[in-house]
Amino acid sequence: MSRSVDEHAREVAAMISRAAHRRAQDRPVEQPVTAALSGRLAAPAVSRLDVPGFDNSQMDGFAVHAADLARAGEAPVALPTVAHVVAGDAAPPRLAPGTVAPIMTGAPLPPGADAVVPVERTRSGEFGPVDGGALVEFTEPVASGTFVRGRGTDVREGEAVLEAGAPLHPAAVGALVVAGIDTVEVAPALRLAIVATGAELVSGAVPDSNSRVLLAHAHELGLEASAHLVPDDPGELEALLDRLAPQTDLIVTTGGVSAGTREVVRQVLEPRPGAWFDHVAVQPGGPQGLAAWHHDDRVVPVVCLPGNPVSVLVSFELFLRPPLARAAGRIAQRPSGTGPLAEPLTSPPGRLQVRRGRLQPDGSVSLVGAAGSHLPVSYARAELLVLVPENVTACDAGDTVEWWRIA
Ligand SMILES: Nc1nc2c(c(=O)[nH]1)N[C@H]1C(S)=C(S)[C@@H](COP(=O)(O)OP(=O)(O)OC[C@H]3O[C@@H](n4cnc5c(N)ncnc54)[C@H](O)[C@@H]3O)O[C@H]1N2
Ligand code: MOO
Repeated sequence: MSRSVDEHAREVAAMISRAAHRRAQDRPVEQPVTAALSGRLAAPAVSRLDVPGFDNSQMDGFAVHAADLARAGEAPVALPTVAHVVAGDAAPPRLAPGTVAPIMTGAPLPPGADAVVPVERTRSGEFGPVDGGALVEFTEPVASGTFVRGRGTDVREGEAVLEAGAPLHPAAVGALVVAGIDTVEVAPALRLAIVATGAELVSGAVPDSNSRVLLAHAHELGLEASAHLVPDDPGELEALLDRLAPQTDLIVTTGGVSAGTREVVRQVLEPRPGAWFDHVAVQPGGPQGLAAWHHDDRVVPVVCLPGNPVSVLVSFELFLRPPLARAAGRIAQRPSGTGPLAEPLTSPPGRLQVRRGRLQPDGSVSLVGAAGSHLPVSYARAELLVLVPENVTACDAGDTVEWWRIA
């Protein structure tokens, strides 16, 4: 009995979540904010500043005492200007009642002023001379606080900008910089070890592309990763797993899990307690395995992917990418959608079929390459994974399919 895609995804996610939780107990890494572009905060990041740091104008216009314009709706009120204030100016002098200051967006609000009137809402719609001594006519009252960005309205000095566990995405980096924070404590990233297996890879008869694919995915998620290669020799694989275990949180193998005479991953791991090797109801990526490698006091989860290059790519998207992205503080879900197929297809019964496709300008989904799991070039030319549910064995052109955007 094969296992469903959802059940396998849940099992893998649970293993990775446990590994991430355990890794998070390790000592945090202090990093300059500008280098902390992935992962999660290990401790709250406390603001060193009020943000904004001072009351300032939201508009190009005139800083006013709102009370001076209380009757401007009845008849225009003309008020004299003082010298203008621009962004970057030091704190301006107090604004005397009955005067207004030309002020630019982001400039500090003169003490005493409590509102800003945008230049286009004055009678002339223009600034006129900006060094003071001009008269500006106002035709509407303004409420106190209008277009004023108050000091500390985003965050206060001493308040947490982001809590422990917050993902370090681009907006987080911006928030930390604006709050005057130079370095942050980052939860240590998961350390992956990728193990490719197969005599044909060691001899060079077949290039080991799977390791490169998995390394690139890991690096894109900001995870630490190393790649290793072993022949179909159980002793060599066991020795490698022993060497990796002390400094690894998750091992991902490729190859050696199907029904042949040299399935080194299965041979070594299937007899271990708690190991699971079977088929998942998906094509490609059917043969899968899960195990744990015990070494001294460490137990390292092992996710075993099949060897075919497209099976590795699809398995990564279905089972590994979502929980790894979550652990790394990245968006776990690929953008997805539905569209009509541009051409018919057939699909094996009882299995989710994952095809490669492209989105056409009219929103329809065309297929790229055939269904085979030995076509990594077709995969790289595609921008979508096209998901055909397990209860569907044939689709016509025009039938609606779900897609995930992968590029
Ligand atoms: N009798 C059966 N045979 C097969 C079954 C089955 O159920 N019964 N399943 C097929 C499916 S589906 C898949 S997928 C593969 C999985 O096989 P393995 O995981 O044992 O992978 P290998 O035999 O080691 O390699 C398969 C294929 O992929 C190439 N390969 C392997 N590693 C890499 C790498 N790192 N980089 C690039 N290419 C790699 C390898 O040379 C083989 O061509 O089993 C089917 N057979
Ligand atoms: O499932 Mo295999 O992964 O079809 O090629």
